[in-house]
Amino acid sequence: MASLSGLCSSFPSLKPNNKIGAELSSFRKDSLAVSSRSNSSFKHSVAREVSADLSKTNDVAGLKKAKQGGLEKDPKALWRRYVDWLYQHKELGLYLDVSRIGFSDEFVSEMEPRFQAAFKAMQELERGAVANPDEGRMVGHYWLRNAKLAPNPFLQVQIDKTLAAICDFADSVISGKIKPPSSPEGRFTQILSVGIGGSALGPQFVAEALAPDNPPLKIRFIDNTDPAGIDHQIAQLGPELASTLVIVISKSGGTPETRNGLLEVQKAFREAGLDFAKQGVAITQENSLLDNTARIEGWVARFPMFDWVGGRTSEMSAVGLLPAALQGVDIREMLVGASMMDEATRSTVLRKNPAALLALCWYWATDGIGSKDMVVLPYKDSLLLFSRYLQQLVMESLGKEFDLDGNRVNQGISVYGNKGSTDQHAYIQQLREGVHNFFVTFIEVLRDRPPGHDWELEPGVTCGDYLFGMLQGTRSALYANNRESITVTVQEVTPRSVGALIALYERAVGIYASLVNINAYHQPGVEAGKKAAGEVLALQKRVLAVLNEASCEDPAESLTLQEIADRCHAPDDIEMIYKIIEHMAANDRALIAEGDCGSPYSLKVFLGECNVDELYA
Ligand SMILES: O=P(O)(O)OC[C@H]1O[C@H](O)[C@H](O)[C@@H](O)[C@@H]1O
Repeated sequence: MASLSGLCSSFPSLKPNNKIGAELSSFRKDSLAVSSRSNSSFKHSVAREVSADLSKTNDVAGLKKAKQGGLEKDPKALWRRYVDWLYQHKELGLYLDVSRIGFSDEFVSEMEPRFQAAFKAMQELERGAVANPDEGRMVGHYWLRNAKLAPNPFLQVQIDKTLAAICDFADSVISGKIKPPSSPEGRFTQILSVGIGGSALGPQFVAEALAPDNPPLKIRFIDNTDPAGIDHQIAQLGPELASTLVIVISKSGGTPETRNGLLEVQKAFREAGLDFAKQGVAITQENSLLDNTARIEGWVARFPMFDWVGGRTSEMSAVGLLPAALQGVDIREMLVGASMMDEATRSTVLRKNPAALLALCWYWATDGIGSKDMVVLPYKDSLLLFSRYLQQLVMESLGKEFDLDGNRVNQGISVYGNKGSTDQHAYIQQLREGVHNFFVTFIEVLRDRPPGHDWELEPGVTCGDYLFGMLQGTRSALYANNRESITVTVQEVTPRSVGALIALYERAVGIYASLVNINAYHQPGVEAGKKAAGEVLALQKRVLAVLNEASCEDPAESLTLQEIADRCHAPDDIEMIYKIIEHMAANDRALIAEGDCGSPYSLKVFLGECNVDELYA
């Protein structure tokens, strides 16, 4: 293996690694500028400042002009750029390399006023401003990792008490002090989490990243209203259903998919002769439908969610902390990592603020209008779900139709990715040579295996060396073809580094949202989908009523689709009515006529008689 000095000689100005350390550390003193916390006004007025500024700097053409210069390719200049812009949080061991994003110095200085406005808005947010104006809510996920920041003693107490309750409950379950009424193991061995969106993605990411090989309780998820998926999870539990703690998570307490999952699981408990209440835990807003159900039915425990914590930023609330603690994850370390990163991302000096640096790169790479996708590539199996987690955090925060001033902007940044080097064998071909509609974020984990477990599969080379080489090789190959990338480096995957990563991206999304003047903390578009789903179900009920009536009148009579649509008073919904009947027929949903009139009316037969081709023959 080439000696380190040999490696260093390729960079003429560097000596062996103590020099590298000195070189790198000399430029990045970690003295954080204590930002003067001016009593700036509401976020809205700050937003107006920003939006007033938009005309000057939201000039995509200007960005494009700056990009015409192409990317720096001289190795010495690139190394200098790497050193100049490398962000290091030495205590966390987290580094951020933005050198392979081609922003110009002019762009950085042009954006400075908007960053200062964003920092101001963020300070207001942390002080308890209504930073989610569309829902009239504060935004307080940062307070979860440092309760003293919360704007009043009541909230501070709530945060501290909830954390203590989570730790106590998890300890009691793991120790067997709290146990199921009738289980062969005499203790809880499984967690079945029922929740969706932010009530699932964070817990799923953290379970994949941090759960030990043999956790005290093994977690599985029902995060959809797919009957087969629910059946699969319950079947896999088998008799261990008796040793399963069911955690039902829903901030609103009314999400249909979660409610359906709960009802299906409660049915399974009944069929197994088990008392669900003795194994049920609810995590939801106080007095929500779910909270009241859990209270009235006497479930084992209930933990609060706060209206000032959004689903996609709830991993540091009971939503993420309870499942993690039950798996033996050190949740206080997660909170420490997040808190340390929060402190770093309060800096008002762009180069000292890793979240601001990310936002700068996102704006440059996507022209501030989401013109390119964010491909997230952790080169570590345990971080596989990080991109799915970021899909919600980034896209549900930034994917907005209107900005804070009511302009239609259709903002957003699309996120996808799985893990490296696996994805190199799937779609990196297109990234390297195909349509240039993305930038990559590599997540690098320096520690390959726990100490003492390394093994050379060939002289001087380990599996981890290959993984390292694949990451670096892909980064270089993409950059050689003018594909930009960011690299976030952590020493290893630990509760602290995972907490820091979550906090880094939560803040980056918030800062970026200020740069593009949108509310990152509501999700109006989701309501539209929920409403439309409700309308389909309402139409289905009308179709059933019409078919039941028909089968009562004359079981032999078959109605045409148009006749059904007309009887449903929904002549324009003929296609949806066809699809409703198609779905019901595929599930052998025979119609049982109301009361005792008529015989069961088989939709299969009905569907056979309304073949689309015949309808329009
Ligand atoms: O936690 P719940 O209230 O059940 O909401 C679950 C999810 O529902 C919607 O999709 C929201 O857009 C998400 O932000 C939320 O995480």
